[in-house]
Amino acid sequence: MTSLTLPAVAKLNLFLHITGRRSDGYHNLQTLFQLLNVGDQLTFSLRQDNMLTLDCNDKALINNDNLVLRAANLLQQIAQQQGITAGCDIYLDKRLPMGGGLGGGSSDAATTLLGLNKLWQLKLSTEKLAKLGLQLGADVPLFVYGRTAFAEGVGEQLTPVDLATKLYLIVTPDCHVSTADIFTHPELTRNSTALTLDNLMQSPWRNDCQPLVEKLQPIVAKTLQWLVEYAPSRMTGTGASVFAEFPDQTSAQHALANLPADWRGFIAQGVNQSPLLAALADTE
Ligand SMILES: C[C@@](CO)(OP(=O)(O)O)[C@H](O)COP(=O)(O)OP(=O)(O)OC[C@H]1O[C@@H](n2ccc(N)nc2=O)[C@H](O)[C@@H]1O
Ligand SMILES: Nc1ncnc2c1ncn2[C@@H]1O[C@H](COP(=O)(O)OP(=O)(O)O)[C@@H](O)[C@H]1O
Repeated sequence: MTSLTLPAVAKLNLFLHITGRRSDGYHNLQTLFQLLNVGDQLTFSLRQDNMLTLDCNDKALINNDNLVLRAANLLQQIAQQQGITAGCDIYLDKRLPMGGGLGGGSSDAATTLLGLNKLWQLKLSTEKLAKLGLQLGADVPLFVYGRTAFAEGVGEQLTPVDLATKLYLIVTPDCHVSTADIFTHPELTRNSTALTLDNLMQSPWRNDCQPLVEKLQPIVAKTLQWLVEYAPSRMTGTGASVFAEFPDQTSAQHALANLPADWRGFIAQGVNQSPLLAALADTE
């Protein structure tokens, strides 16, 4: 095999409850990660030398801080310890809004770890790849395992759950929310009562970051006010994207058609298993 094309799907946080702050400043949280069927796409082309290159439809993303290159570098160090010398030309087709709480960068990193593990025939376990991924971001293990899941800790303790798959309209307001700024803000709710797996589905769901982000970025509150007229709506992650859950295509399309002209939105279906797992299995 000399080349591989794989998806890197988005996620929603159907709820996000912050249950405490750790001594290292990170926060313990509980969240329900819903994987979606929409995302970026990556193509990996094997190189015999040890060069790693990145090309992308968004030229601003071609730099060494890109999580794709960071993931590739991390994995290449392990490959070299195994005596394997190989490189890769990587093309990232960026389709997801960035910095919007949809996890696109983390998902790109996970797809890179899994894709290069296959292309370089490293045979690393999913557990090992998830551990490596956690060094790159709290959401990377979710995308490595590729299962819709209830998560605890900083988001790395994952319990897969099968949810009724719904349609979502996702709208990304034109503003920037820094994850670090939200987690260091004095007004953030940090004392939510922990749920258990048993009472997960019965308990009311919220996003503890949402009131703060609505206050700091009024455009987020305005977008939610618009969306909630169509269906129950919430913010994902630390924002700024918001989503509404619809029972069918027709009602989701109706809301999308009425989206103000200068707003960005798309429809996606919830999936219990990432299309990445099926795409990788197809290469066996
Ligand atoms: C909170 C979530 C929920 O999905 O938000 P989104 O990024 O999706 O919006 C994620 O876990 C975020 O993951 P990620 O964006 O990878 O965050 P990281 O790079 O690991 O951390 C960025 C910064 O956020 C803070 N942080 C992050 C996660 C966490 N559980 N507690 C924290 O306090 C830390 O200050 C850290 O320096
Ligand atoms: N491959 C990538 N795709 C998107 N963003 C990336 C990537 N690599 C690094 N980044 C950086 O990570 C930030 C957060 O990206 P993203 O995962 O899209 O958002 P979020 O963590 O809010 O879900 C971006 O603003 C960008 O600076």
